[in-house]
Amino acid sequence: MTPGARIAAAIEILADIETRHRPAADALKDWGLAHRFAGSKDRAALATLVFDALRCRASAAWIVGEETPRAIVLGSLREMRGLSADEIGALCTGEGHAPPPLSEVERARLTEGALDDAPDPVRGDYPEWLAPAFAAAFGESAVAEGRALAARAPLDLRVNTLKATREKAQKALAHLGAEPTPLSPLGLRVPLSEDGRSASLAGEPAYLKGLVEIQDEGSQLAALLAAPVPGEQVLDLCAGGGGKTLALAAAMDNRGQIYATDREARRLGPLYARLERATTRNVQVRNPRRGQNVLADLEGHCDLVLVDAPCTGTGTWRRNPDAKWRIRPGALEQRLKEQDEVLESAALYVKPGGRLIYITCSLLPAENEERIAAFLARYTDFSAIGAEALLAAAGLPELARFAGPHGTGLRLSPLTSGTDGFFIAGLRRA
Ligand SMILES: C[S@@+](CC[C@H](N)C(=O)[O-])C[C@H]1O[C@@H](n2cnc3c(N)ncnc32)[C@H](O)[C@@H]1O
Repeated sequence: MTPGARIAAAIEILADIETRHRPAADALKDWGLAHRFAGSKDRAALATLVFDALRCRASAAWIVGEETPRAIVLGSLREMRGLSADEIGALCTGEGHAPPPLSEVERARLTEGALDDAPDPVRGDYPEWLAPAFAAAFGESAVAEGRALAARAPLDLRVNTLKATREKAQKALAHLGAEPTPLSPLGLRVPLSEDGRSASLAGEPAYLKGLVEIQDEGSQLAALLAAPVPGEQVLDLCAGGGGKTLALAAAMDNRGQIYATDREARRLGPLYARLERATTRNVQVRNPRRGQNVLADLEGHCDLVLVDAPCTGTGTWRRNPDAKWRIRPGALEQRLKEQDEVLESAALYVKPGGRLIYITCSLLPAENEERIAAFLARYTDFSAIGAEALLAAAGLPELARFAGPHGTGLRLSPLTSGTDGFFIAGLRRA
């Protein structure tokens, strides 16, 4: 495909996403099935074009002065790639499969369009209805935080200390340019290619042999802050695909016991192969069974209960840019309810003196500090573990600057920590 044909295809795919309200990944997959002539390089380039357009959907449309898929893709070429109007015009020749040439208005806007007078949600590329929540969360940094969430994310890996040191894993992945991450002692960061593509690990021996797992640095830090001690009894209540479970198991050096469960059995599916690849031996998967309480024996039994709660995922917009435009107020309400429920259920399994660690990949105070405050108001036998104490237990005192500004817990974000957005709070039962 020519570069122009790729842009035309990206406009077509974005139109599909917008008119049929479907996830970007599904629209890209369907396009690939319907256009089998397109090779893997074309498909990867198209995915980057579409995701880039979604990252800066609001600002790109503002620049061009229209909300059409064409305007958004053209505007994103300027916003994300720094292309000039002439360079964009050279791609839109109208010949072959390239998009029709730029109109005079489009050319003028791509030359002169600016965001100076745009409202904050446009400048920060977040949904307008979330503007009050962003303002409450970040104050004057709301736009800057939004822009950082609209950037591309690097590929982060966690070194599996059951199998390798960071030095050994870095050596094995040196050809990908892997470098230690600045905050997590276990992290390696693989830079994106110039056109925004992530390296594939599918054929990498270091990955296939379990030396590394794909895990954002923020997620690594969240698991480290749970500070599991080898030998402890740990319940990972929202284990899902097991990103945190695997990190906890390695931190415990395969000693003690982790019980991994989830409300939805199908979400636990990928965990089995991952546990095997990582040579994890201290994890028992407790699959939910209808009408049966598979955790009855753990009531009041656990030193640590990890709640990696269901949330809106506002912190992961760098990796899922279509999610920010798909989320609706009703979904937020639903998540708040689920968060209260899951915290309530977690409390049951914490033994006296034990800890409950609450994690979200959201940056909205309603899902974070406010849920913890609501829980503490109801459960008077629990108290907050201060950020300093959490960091001391994890051996990460240098992260004190990430103590959250709205109450208990720590907050990470692309702007402040260069990671996905995370909230981590610790509670102790009397
Ligand atoms: C953020 S995801 C977990 C991600 C996972 N821990 C990881 O690190 O890969 C949240 C999970 O919580 C599960 N969940 C939601 N409500 C729950 C509940 N009441 N009890 C247990 N799991 C629940 C969801 O099915 C989902 O898999």
